[in-house]
Amino acid sequence: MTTATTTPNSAAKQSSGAPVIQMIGVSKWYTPEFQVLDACSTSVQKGEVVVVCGPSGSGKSTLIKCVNALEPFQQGDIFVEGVKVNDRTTNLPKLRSRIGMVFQNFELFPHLTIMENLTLAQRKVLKRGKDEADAKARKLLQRVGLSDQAPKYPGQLSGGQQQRVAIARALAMDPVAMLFDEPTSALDPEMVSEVLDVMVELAREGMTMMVVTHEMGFARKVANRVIFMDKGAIVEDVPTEEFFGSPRSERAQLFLSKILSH
Ligand SMILES: Nc1ncnc2c1ncn2[C@@H]1O[C@H](COP(=O)(O)OP(=O)(O)OP(=O)(O)O)[C@@H](O)[C@H]1O
Repeated sequence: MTTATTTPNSAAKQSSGAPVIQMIGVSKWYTPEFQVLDACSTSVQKGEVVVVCGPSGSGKSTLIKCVNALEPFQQGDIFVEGVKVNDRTTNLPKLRSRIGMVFQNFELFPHLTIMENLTLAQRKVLKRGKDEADAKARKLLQRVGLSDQAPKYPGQLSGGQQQRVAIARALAMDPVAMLFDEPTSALDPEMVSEVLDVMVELAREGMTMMVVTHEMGFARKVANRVIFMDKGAIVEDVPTEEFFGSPRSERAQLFLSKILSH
């Protein structure tokens, strides 16, 4: 792993044109009485890293799961590279292969080896041949520092190693963007940095990322923007410097002081 410098990636600043991800007025109800997302709008440009934070239950996970249609929503629109997510004709497997997703609990297939975890979707969805899929998997395992783990099963790896495999598995699909849903919150403290290092490197290389996290050090280091959610709404969507400089909402200020005092 290369050591990260301390300036946010500049790829986004150079980008122009259509956003990779665009959300327009997205509202979602889990039940008629419970609205979880309230008219959320934002967009993520190519190469941008956007951190999504906010109190527990504010809708962060739900918001990013809507992007790759893991959660349906009732109002508004989401476009990924101009393709409407919430359209009945959208090819969902294809869409999901374009957007890598990394979950809190890794979600690796426990009965498959690490190598098989990395090659299954490449072969089934992208129709890559065995040699090509294996070569891609090996290259990515090397990149996340796990070359020697290929024949093992997920249960034989530490949490930090499993999460790095999960990131490699998502990258194997050559995604246009990566979504991370609290990728370090299930890890023992000593394993957090090995996963964050991989994410920092990815950000530096210009990957478009939406990251739900409470890791404010990560946000400061690589995020171009911070979104703060509260009660299902996006109440802050500002450049990182501005967020840490003077959060405008009282709740964001309270959240920050709580998180940073831990
Ligand atoms: N499938 C579901 N059915 C009903 N309610 C749900 C469902 N999933 C989540 N919720 C509720 O929706 C709200 C938002 O959940 P979500 O997981 O999106 O929040 P979050 O901001 O990511 O929270 P956390 O930081 O605790 O993970 C919470 O009140 C949660 O209990």
